[in-house]
Amino acid sequence: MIRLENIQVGYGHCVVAAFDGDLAFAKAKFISIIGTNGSGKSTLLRAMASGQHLINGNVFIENKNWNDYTAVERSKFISVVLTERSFSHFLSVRELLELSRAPYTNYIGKLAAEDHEVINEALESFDLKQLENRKAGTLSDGQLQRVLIARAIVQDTEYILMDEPTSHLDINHKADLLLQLRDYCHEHGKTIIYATHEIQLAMSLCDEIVSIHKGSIAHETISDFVKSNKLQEIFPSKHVAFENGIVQFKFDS
Ligand SMILES: Nc1ncnc2c1ncn2[C@@H]1O[C@H](COP(=O)(O)OP(=O)(O)OP(=O)(O)O)[C@@H](O)[C@H]1O
Repeated sequence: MIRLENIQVGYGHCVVAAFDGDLAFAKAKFISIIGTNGSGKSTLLRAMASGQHLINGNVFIENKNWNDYTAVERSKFISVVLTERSFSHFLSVRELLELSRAPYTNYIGKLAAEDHEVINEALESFDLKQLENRKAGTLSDGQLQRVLIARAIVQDTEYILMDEPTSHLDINHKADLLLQLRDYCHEHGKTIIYATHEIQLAMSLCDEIVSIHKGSIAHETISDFVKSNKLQEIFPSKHVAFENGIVQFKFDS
């Protein structure tokens, strides 16, 4: 379990978002983080991933303070899919996935048969087989997004944190991929926590939701959140209405 205790996240002394008490994320859950632009979704994800931007409070993984884990231990617990293109663009797709098996390889980094099997499965299930020899730097934004998600799955961690993982995907790939990730969580006992602006997909597919509004973080099941009718308050607009978590656009013709 990831437990955040009395956290305040932000920059310097400026708190962007906070929660008094314990925020706990159990195993086998598909969880979205929502909020308006600049509300603190990415900042919260970074605080969970590395303690970066954690102004106050503590992050515990399996009841042990995150600061007390070694780098290798950390890389077996949490993988991260961020929005930056922070990797070598000259690596092929397969090589990128191979590197993410590093926590499990021996001291010379030699991949075992099991590692190749995990990589082949990911290439297959994320529809990347035909791209495996392409240099990462030559991929479209949407193709790259699928590669980076596959890379996190190959890392095989208990928790995966993702920042807007479907922002570059077409509507088919968005729906397929989110469904695939939800099933992955439930079938493998893993937890994915992802920031998103895809409210309706989050309402339809997630087990739980973290919402950030006016600096306060809340954590609820999707059904409690939908019943509470908070969406209208979080996203006030005369052109957008929410009915049971379904987004409706209203424009005068
Ligand atoms: N490096 C930084 N230094 C100072 N303030 C920052 C920095 N990065 C982000 N911020 C500010 O922190 C706040 C939260 O930013 P964050 O990126 O976490 O929001 P977000 O909810 O992920 O937004 P979006 O939906 O637009 O991606 C914003 O007001 C932003 O301007």
